[in-house]
Amino acid sequence: MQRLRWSKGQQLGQLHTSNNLLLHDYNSYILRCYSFIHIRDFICKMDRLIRPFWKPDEDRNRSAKILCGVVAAVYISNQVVRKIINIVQKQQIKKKIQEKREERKLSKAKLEEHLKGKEISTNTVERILSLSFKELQADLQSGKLSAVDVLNVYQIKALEVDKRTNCITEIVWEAEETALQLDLDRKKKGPLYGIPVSIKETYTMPGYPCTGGMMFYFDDPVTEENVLVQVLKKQGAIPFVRTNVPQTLMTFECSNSLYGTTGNPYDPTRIPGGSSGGEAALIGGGGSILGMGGDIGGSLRIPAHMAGCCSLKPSGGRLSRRGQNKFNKGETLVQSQTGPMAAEVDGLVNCMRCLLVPEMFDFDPAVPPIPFREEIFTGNHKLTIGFYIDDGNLKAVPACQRAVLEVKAILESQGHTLVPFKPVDVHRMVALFLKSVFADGGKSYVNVLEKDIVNPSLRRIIFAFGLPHWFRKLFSYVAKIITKDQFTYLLLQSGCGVESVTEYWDLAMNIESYRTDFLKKWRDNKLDAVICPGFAFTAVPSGRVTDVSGGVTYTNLYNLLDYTAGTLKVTNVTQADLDNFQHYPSNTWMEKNIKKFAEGSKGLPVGVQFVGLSYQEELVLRIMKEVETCLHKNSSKEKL
Ligand SMILES: CCCCCCCCCCCCCCCCCC(=O)NCCO
Repeated sequence: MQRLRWSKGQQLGQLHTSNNLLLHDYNSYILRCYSFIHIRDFICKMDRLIRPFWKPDEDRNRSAKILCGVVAAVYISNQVVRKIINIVQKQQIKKKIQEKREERKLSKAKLEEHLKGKEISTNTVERILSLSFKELQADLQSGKLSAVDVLNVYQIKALEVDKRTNCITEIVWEAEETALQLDLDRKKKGPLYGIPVSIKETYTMPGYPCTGGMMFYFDDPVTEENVLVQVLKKQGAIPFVRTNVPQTLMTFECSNSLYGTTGNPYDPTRIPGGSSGGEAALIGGGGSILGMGGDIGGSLRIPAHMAGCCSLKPSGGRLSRRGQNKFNKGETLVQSQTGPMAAEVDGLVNCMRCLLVPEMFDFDPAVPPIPFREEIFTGNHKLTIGFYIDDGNLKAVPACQRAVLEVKAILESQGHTLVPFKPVDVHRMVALFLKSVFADGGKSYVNVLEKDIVNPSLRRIIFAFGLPHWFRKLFSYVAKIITKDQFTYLLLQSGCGVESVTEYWDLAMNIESYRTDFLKKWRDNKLDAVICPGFAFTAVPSGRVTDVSGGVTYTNLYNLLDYTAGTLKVTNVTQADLDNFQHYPSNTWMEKNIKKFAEGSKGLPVGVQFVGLSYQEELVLRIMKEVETCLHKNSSKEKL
């Protein structure tokens, strides 16, 4: 590439060896900084083009002015044209979104009409909905209930919950046909025979869009059915609705331009958590008994905590990720895991039991072929369990602290030993986490969102992620001074990702070393498991997630470590919890926001996280089940 020199008497674009290196470097730096290399070439060409029209004695300044004018005009018109194209594209997207919204509305109305025509009595609806997972399973197996009856009842309830929360993205129309077929073929009853199951929008199912809340993926053909959906179907389950997610999946809001905003079933003005927020809203609201989600930073656990259900994030790819992994492309350092969400722990247990079977290991040979280990789940030896209520980044709010302490008391009453535990430096952890999941500096997300209507809750962060790295890094110091939040600083710093393969390898080594340090601490304390807050706070008002994003350290930790982690709803926010906010710190911007958003949060669900080492899914489920039994959740099923 020819170098440019702006000195008088020399032709633009002419290759020469210059001793005016400073000016030369400055020029080339400026040009490179603003991606003007192509414009530079353009100037050279223009210079050659208009040169013949100059009079020899004419002032060179004039030609420079003309050139600058031309360049500016070209640059501005280029920007204007781009803007116009962008506006036109966005208008088209808006139109498409409107059409899709109408289609979805009609589809839901059609199902409602169909169900009305069936004249199912309120009694039947209430009776079926009041059954626990085990009771429902038993009644289906014994033939007391038919798959179609159960499906229709859950469809009725799901539509009702959807009206309040907008949690359903698509109705799975073939569900009724599947149920009828299953009822006809009674001899071949799988263990999940007739259990309706809701599916997160990110799971591929041919015939249904799979977008991750991003219009960019809307027209992607879906040809292969997600492995877990295939196995669930083989076991007799009936996928009946698909549920909403946040745009990009990398936040715990549950809102996107295509499907709109999902509300919390306990208070629709608040978030249900994310990214499996549609699932949680539906299950927490009683419209589904079992669902499937995914989690790279807390997406199964945050919504279970915020919308009042339970979930399990398995470790080590224990469940197949095929047909759910197109959005976190190539992210191998911290991997997205698939897992179940349910109204009760029995739902999680049965789902894991039915998925960890030869069919799944056949469909996806990359999955470790470890069947469900009943002996661990039913084991009754006493355990040593660590607990904490403050992870060292953000102190959990009073309700979340109380929930952990209540679970601690329950476990102690069962003969387990509870010991205080503090995670290894969570700021070190979250820096590694953010660097891994945004290894490209967030570029892939920003590029995809350029062709979309950016969700208002993400605008600020997308803007920040669109800025040059040097500016983001510089700004991180200013942000730290203003907010006093270490997380905000780390999001801007580590969110820049890595610049080279060497840096990526270093990152991998640093993650390994964090894992080693953490395991050492775990072993030193002779732990079998850990309990901790489901999240730093309860559901916040919709649209405010980036004001409190630091809460994610509570869940990110167990993704970075690749440990097993499950969340169980254990209580609801009380007035006493709100009164106790007087002792909650308000030193940083996020702490102040958390305090503000807690107003009016009385009654919201509160979950606790249960953690085990990698491949300890059965142990974690055992502890969750023990706690749930003590909470008498099964006998007094909560109604919303
Ligand atoms: C340009 C990037 C836009 C992303 C928005 C970032 C929002 C705030 C940052 C919070 C840090 C990331 C936390 C991850 C939340 C949970 C995500 C998750 O588990 N998703 C599942 C994906 O399969």
